Amino acid sequence: MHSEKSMLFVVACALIDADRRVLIAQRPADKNMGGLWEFPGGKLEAGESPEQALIRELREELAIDTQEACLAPLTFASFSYENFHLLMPLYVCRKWQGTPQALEHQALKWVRPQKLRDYAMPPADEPLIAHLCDLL
Ligand SMILES: Nc1nc2c([nH]c(=O)n2[C@@H]2O[C@H](COP(=O)(O)OP(=O)(O)OP(=O)(O)O)[C@@H](O)[C@H]2O)c(=O)[nH]1
Repeated sequence: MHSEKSMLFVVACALIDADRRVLIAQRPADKNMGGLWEFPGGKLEAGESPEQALIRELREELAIDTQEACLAPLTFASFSYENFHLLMPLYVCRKWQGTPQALEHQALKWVRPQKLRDYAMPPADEPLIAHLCDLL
């Protein structure tokens, strides 16, 4: 059946540290899906490639710098929310400069992939966890 839902394209990143832990970030309480834990990232701005958008988002949200060569595509989420359909590639990144800080989130947490299910995440993210467990 034809759907009138708009497609929302969001890029996200699993930062991986030397202990094979993944960084998740808690959404602000006053936002849509507030309090849930997500992978850093966001929407593309006009003219940006997905990788450029992710590098910008990581700088804005976490105050870290990385390069395109350090972003490896892992999988993607495709999920129908009530008002839009989310298409969200998930990259992994193991190399960056700086220490992640929660500039736009309530909190940050380094978590072993097998423990990600202990954290409430947006429903679109749930299928991504198995891919991270396989990788790590
Ligand atoms: N960054 C990120 N967004 C996600 C994830 N999972 C998921 O469903 N989303 C959804 O994708 C959209 C991301 O948009 P965003 O981060 O640029 O914007 P936002 O909702 O925080 O608010 P904004 O529009 O004020 O910037 C939100 O609807 C968010 O709920 C995830 O793991 N990471």
